[in-house]
Amino acid sequence: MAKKKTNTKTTRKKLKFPSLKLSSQQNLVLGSFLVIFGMVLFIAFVSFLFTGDADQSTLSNFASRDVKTENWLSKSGAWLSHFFINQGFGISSFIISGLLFLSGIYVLLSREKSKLRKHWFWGLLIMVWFAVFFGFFGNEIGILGGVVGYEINSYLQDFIGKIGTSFLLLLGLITYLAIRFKLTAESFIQLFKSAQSKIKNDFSETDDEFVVPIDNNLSEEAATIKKAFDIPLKTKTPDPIPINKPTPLKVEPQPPVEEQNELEINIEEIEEELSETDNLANKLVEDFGQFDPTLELSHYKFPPLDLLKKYDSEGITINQEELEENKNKIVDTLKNYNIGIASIKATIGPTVTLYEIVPDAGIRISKIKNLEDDIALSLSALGIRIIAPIPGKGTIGIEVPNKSSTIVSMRSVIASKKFQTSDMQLPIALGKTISNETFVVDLAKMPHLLMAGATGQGKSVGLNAVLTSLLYKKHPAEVKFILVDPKKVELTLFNKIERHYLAKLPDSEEAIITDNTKVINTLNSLCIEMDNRYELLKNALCRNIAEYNAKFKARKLNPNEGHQFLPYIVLVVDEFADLIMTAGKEVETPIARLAQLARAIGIHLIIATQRPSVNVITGIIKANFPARIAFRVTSKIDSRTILDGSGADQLIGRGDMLFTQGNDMIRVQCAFVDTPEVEKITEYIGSQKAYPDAYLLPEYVGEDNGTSLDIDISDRDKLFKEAAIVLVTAQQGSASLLQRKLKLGYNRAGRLIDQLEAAGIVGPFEGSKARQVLIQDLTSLDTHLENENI
Ligand SMILES: Nc1ncnc2c1ncn2[C@@H]1O[C@H](COP(=O)(O)OP(=O)(O)OP(=O)(O)O)[C@@H](O)[C@H]1O
Repeated sequence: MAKKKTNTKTTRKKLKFPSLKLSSQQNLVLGSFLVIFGMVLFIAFVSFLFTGDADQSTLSNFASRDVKTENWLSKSGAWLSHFFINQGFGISSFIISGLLFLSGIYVLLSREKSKLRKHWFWGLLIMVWFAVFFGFFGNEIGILGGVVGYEINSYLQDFIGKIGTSFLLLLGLITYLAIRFKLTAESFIQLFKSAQSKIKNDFSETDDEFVVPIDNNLSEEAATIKKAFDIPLKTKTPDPIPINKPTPLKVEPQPPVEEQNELEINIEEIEEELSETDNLANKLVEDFGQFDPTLELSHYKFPPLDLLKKYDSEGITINQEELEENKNKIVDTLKNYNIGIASIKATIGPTVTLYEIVPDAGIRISKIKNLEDDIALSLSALGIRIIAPIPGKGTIGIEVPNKSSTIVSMRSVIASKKFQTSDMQLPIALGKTISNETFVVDLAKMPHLLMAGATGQGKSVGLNAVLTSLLYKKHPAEVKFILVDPKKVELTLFNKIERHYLAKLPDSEEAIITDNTKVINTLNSLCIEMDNRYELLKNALCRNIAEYNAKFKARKLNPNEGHQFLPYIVLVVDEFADLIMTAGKEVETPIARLAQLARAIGIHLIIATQRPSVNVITGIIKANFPARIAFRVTSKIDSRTILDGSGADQLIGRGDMLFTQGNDMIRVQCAFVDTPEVEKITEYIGSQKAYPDAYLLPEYVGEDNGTSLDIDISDRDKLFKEAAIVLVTAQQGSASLLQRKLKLGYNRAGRLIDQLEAAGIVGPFEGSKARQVLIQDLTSLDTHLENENI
């Protein structure tokens, strides 16, 4: 529902004409129809001008075949013309025929429709204006203005009179010219001036033809003679030519300098050259629309907000007494150490209040920083943190926990505008900051997240908040989770959404991995998926998954070449320390590889651990996890291991956390999501139509349980017999059939086919064709295998 709301908002914003996607054939038919209809109307209208009066009496008898009309298009022409011209807009109805003709041309040539919309808009406005304009002069209904022109005019004249109507028409004309041709008052003046000077020039040119050039030095007699000749010729200008004055110099009017600057540049639009594939892709998009990855589950409904709980203790309440008391204590404590305060300001957050102080000039910051414990003592509160100075603010911050903290509900952060309208790729609503703002981050940008904190401080709730955020924002086609949960209880709720949102190894039963040995296979399989994705990106000439998916949606990538829409994969590992203890290097290597390389291809890791000791979070892991969340830890050393700085030891627990993405540390109260809430969400999603299976990762066969290509019977894959049955039943020797039926990866299916060939069950490789199956039915297969002593 949450998603829906945003959708309606965006559609409301971009209200557009419905864009029908027509095939080329449909375009041809529709375009021709419009062109022909436009021409028919034009001919009917022209004919109406001559035959309209004569046909007037025949209109009432449209159905009768005996009645003859003179219109060139017979009765239909007479009727259409009467409808548009007499009953409609008068002679400006010609515009309609023009617009229809133009629309036909646009459809035929598949030209951009936005220009056509503009033509229709202006065309219809002009038509109405002309109808009113012509109606203004005719005092009865005539073909000039039609009924519309007449009626609008009489309405206007009743209210604003003839003069008012004429001004209104003038205003309409000016508005049109101003908007359509971008005319300004200056351009009007310019127009007027150039017209004036043109007239002047014309006159002076005419004068030149007839007037004898007069020189200043002419004698008086000559001037008198000139005058005598001149008078009868000078009919145009009333003033006699001033004889003594010099002949006016003809100067071409120069446009003023500033007007030159206003000259508009017409930038010619250059059409991009399209390659062959672009043309094909455009055609495919035109015919079928963009590829929609959500189509298979098009009826999927996002979980509604109502599934999340509202809490009574939500919303900040300001306790004036507490604020005053804390302020006095801070001021007094600092005074005891001779530190004066210029100003103090409080920002109340959900669990802590930030007091920002500006110390008097000349006070050393380190002095205040050293007083951390003294201030904590005087305030008698745990979890006081001093930030000296607050980056970018020039103040010193003292964070003091509130006596009664408020719960930040998941509902409030999910419902926030910031989360709902975010256009991040993987938005996560983590909670609220100290200034009570919803804190939303993009997992895709992090690109991996390390979460640590002592037991019972809110890690599991934090993980659930991350997963819930993604469930509220991303369609099952867009994101897949791999969940590793050695504790076996924390993430089991997500089992219900296995076929919607989870990814797993082809031959594993459970999607949520609780067995540490299986984690190794999954991580290695994820590395193969990563390599495969890089290969796809390389072939598609894309730098990251977003570009790749955009290209795929635009149908520029051919699915027959292995391209497919790639969902984001989020790997969540709870209790990472436990994993490192049991599997050690075998886990660390693929994790480090993924952390280093997987960012561009949409695989993101979230690892959570209780014990952030250096042998768990090794240097190589830390280096690749710049985004970290620290819940409360017990020692400064632990805080340093997670955050490369202290602070996490001063948190108050229960979801109080510090978030860093490499630079600043932000204190956030984590959103609280309870197990029953998660259960409701997963149930809601799980009850809807799902994909046939979880998202299958590539097959990975570990070194010890791997099968070789050796034809030795004892070394055959344990699915050998099942594979043989599948192929013999289907009578088709294809590896992809095995992949589908037995849920195998490509490599294992390929190996099985080789073994089946060696056992004489399928024939040799035949290029693009499926291999021949050499055994006819299941009975023969049994005998064949018995003969082989299996
Ligand atoms: N954001 C929060 N707001 C309010 N209370 C919280 C929040 N997060 C955790 N808590 C409280 O802390 C308790 C323990 O949290 P959680 O189970 O997440 O701890 P944990 O760190 O996962 O512990 P463990 O490592 O033992 O699994 C919760 O039951 C809850 O009462």
